[in-house]
Amino acid sequence: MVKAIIAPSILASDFSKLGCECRRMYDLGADWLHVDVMDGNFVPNISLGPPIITSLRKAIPRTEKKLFFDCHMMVANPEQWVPEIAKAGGDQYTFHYESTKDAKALIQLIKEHGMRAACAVKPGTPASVLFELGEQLDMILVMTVEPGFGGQKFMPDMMAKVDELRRRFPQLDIQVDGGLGRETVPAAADAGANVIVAGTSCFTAPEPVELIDYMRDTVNNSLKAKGVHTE
Ligand SMILES: O=C(CO)[C@H](O)[C@H](O)COP(=O)(O)O
Repeated sequence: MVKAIIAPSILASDFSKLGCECRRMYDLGADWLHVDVMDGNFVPNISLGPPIITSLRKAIPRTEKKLFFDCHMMVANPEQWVPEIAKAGGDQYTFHYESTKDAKALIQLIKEHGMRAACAVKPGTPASVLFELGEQLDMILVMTVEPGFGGQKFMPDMMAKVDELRRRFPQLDIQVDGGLGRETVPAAADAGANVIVAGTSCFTAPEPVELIDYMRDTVNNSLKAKGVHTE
């Protein structure tokens, strides 16, 4: 079932209080937590990895509300980290199409480790590379900035890719990531995105609850208008 999913990117949090920041977003109504894992090779930045996910999983137990770690793997060798992310408590493993030689085998490996499998494309990669993978995937991520850093400007020309993918895969989760907030979510929702990653906008909002609710309502209204089933 396709519905709005709001996933604050913890890259925009205060890392000195990471557990509290994650719990705050979750308590304020986030559906998922988007965890940006960067290795300094695929992107020119280093962030965090499996030991921190393990600690966060312990700090925010599954019993309170189903905590979902949406792990965006901006790494040069995505095959390498599947077992460790699964062991750390990752729920979804998003690899970049550009960083693997065998996407189908990687999807299978991710699923064998009990996680949802997702594939991301950078702004310069066409949507067509995902056509033959869509049936095996749980989610597609269309990057709306160059991966590596938070706080960048949303790229509206990526919406043509979202639209094309939504038409082809009406029941698939389609995520957008980069520069999403009050001003840009309507375009993403119109194009058919249902999973919104929002880092800077959520973590700096004076009223994050209001922003999260606005983004969720905007997406669900667009999905209904498109005739895509929602709850
Ligand atoms: O994947 C990312 C960076 O590669 C981040 O998730 C993304 O940029 C979100 O940040 P913001 O909402 O601050 O733009």
